[in-house]
Parts: sequence; C-alpha cells; structure tokens
Amino acid sequence: MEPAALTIANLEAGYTSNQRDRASRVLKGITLEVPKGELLAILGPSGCGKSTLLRVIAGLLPATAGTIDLGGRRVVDGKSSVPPEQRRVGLVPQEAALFPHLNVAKNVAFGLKPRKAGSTVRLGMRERRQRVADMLELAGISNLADAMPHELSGGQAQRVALARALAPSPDLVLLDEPFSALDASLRVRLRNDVRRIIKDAGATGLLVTHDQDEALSIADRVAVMNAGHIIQCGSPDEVYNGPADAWVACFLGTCSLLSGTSIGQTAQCALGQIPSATRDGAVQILARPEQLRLRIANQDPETAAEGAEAEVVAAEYQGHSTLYTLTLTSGGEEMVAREQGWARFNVGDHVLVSPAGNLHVIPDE
Ligand SMILES: Nc1ncnc2c1ncn2[C@@H]1O[C@H](COP(=O)(O)OP(=O)(O)OP(=O)(O)O)[C@@H](O)[C@H]1O
Repeated sequence: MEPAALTIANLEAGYTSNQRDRASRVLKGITLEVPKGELLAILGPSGCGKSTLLRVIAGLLPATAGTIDLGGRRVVDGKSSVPPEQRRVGLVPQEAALFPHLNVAKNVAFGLKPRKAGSTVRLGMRERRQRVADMLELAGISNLADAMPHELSGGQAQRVALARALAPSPDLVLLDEPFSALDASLRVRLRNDVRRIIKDAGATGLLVTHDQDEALSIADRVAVMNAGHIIQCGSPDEVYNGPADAWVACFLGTCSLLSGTSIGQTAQCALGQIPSATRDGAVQILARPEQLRLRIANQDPETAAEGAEAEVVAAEYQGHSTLYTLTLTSGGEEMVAREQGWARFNVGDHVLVSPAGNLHVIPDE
C-alpha cells in the first residue's frame, strides 16, 4: 500500500525561553494521518498550537517526543530530526513572504535552483523554465511573470507563494492561514482557487486556519484542534453535523444544545423523542439553526401543529435569512433557529419549534 503523505504519532513540542528551561508543552500528543492527494484543514482557536504544529512538520521547531513520517520517510523521531531542506515540504506563509528583489518568475524558480547537499530537485535550465511557466499558468498568473513583489496585490502575492511552494513537487504543502491578510470577498474567491490549484498539481495540502467557513468549504477533511490536542478529524459534514463533543459543536458554528436522556435507541428532550445511537444516560442534543422548523403556535386543538412551544426573544434579519433566538416555554432552554428571508415572526410571538431532519446526540461527559 502507498504510504500516507504525512503520518504523525504522539507528537509533542513546545518553546523554551532559555537553554535550561524545559519546553512548555504546546502540542500534547498529536496523532494524524494525511493520505496522498488530500487537502486537510487544521481548524482551531487562536493559540491552540496550529502554527506550532506546522513549524514542527516543516522542521523549523524541534519536537520533544513522537514521530513524523513524510511519504513513508521518518523525518522526526523524538528529539532527532531531518533538517528542513531535506524534507520535501513546501510552505505558504500568512503573508506571502516573497523575495522582494526577485521578480515573480524568479521567486517561483527559487526552489528549483540546483543545490549541492540535500538537493531534492535537479532540473536543467530549460526544464526549470518550463516548470516555472507551468506553475504560473496553474496559479493563473502567467501575465505576472516579470512583475516585482511590490507591484502585486495581496491575492496575487499569495498565488505566487503557492506556485513557489508547489514548483519543486513537494510531498506536502503547508499553508499557514494563507488568506488571513485578504479582504472577505477576495478570501472566498482565492480559497476556492487554491483548492483547485493544489488538486490540479496532484499535491497534498495541510491548511491551518481559525476560520470555520474556510475549513468546511475547501478541505477534504477537517482536524479540529484545541489546547494542543486534535479533538476530532473527519469530513466537513462529519465534524459539522456529528461533532464529538459540545465544544466542537459550538466551535464549528451556531447551535443549540438541549439536555436530554438517552435510553435504548431514543433520547428524550424538550423537542420530544430523537433517534439516538449513544449509550444510555445523560446526553446533549445538537440542533443547528437550519435544522429547526418554526410555525405559529395555534391554540385550536383541531388544527394544532406538533412541536415545543417557545417565545421569540430576538429576531436578527441577516439579508438572506433571519436568525431567531427562542426560549422554550417548558424548561426555559434557549434555542437558535434560522429561516430563509425576511423575519416573519416578531419578538414576543409564540411559535412551535420542531426538528427538521436528524439531530445529533452527544454523550454528556
Ligand atoms: N516563539 C514562541 N515562543 C514562546 N511561545 C510561543 C511562541 N510561539 C507561540 N507560542 C505559544 O504557543 C502557543 C501556541 O501558539 P501557536 O502560534 O501555535 O497557536 P495558533 O493556534 O497558531 O494561534 P493563531 O491562530 O493565533 O496563530 C501559544 O500559547 C503561544 O503563546
């Protein structure tokens, strides 16, 4: 079987302020595998250790324990490690960090220069020129070959940085919050292009981000990280709709968590009976805003609809949809529901809330 592009086992790392100090523990036992050709996002809040993980993979920071294999080759084994230039890893930093005195083509060609010790790519001059032209075309910047870095927009500079990282055909491309310095609309456009470019290059990518939309929209899988641990790793749908715990549920997007009790195949909560696959006991039922249906509460028992009664306490019109905050009449739990379009309910209205689709049941630790 072909080895994974990246295999990390029980990795620990941190920082020392001076030689005698023991390293602080920032990475606390990371285990992760990225198959060839996959784009994996490491998603976590600020300070959880995402950039530290990239630095250790790139060889810019030593590990204190654990192993890293790149394409089946061990590059970190506890405290011993292969130097960065022998790892066949490309890096796209937060702000492109291009060489200011080299034009775009020369920036992209930089990693293809023949080197003596530790060289990973040995191409003749004509092949190098062709490779640069191919990378510029792939990144959609052939017209910028002669431009200097100071003449580029933020988005163009990031395309150059990506082309430069991909040019030597690395085993793995690391992208460290590559869109964070760009404005919102450019960010959305560029992130889709970056996915396409990585896929067209047949490369494997590890993207670090604290932006949930970014991770969910472009990654094949998302590894959710908190306080030096990977909490859950799965497809965007798995982590968003089937979070491992309440923290992951809330970190990935707005949600309501109702308390309940699971017995057998069902969990009982304020919304009624929900199919449950967890063990018996206390649970939390996750409802994303778009998984709730609202109807006007009808006092007439003949035509009364099903659902839990709630009062609208806030209605926030957001253009494409309206976000309602509700308080359940029985028990007072708070829920958040989203409906397309203009607010059809007002603060103070009484509504019936019911689940639309399967809600996820999380064991209450
Ligand atoms: N050079 C350093 N020296 C000492 N401590 C550091 C250093 N760099 C990072 N840290 C600490 O390590 C922890 C993890 O930082 P890291 O930059 O990896 O987090 P992050 O998840 O990438 O955050 P962000 O999204 O804000 O970039 C933080 O507590 C940070 O203060």
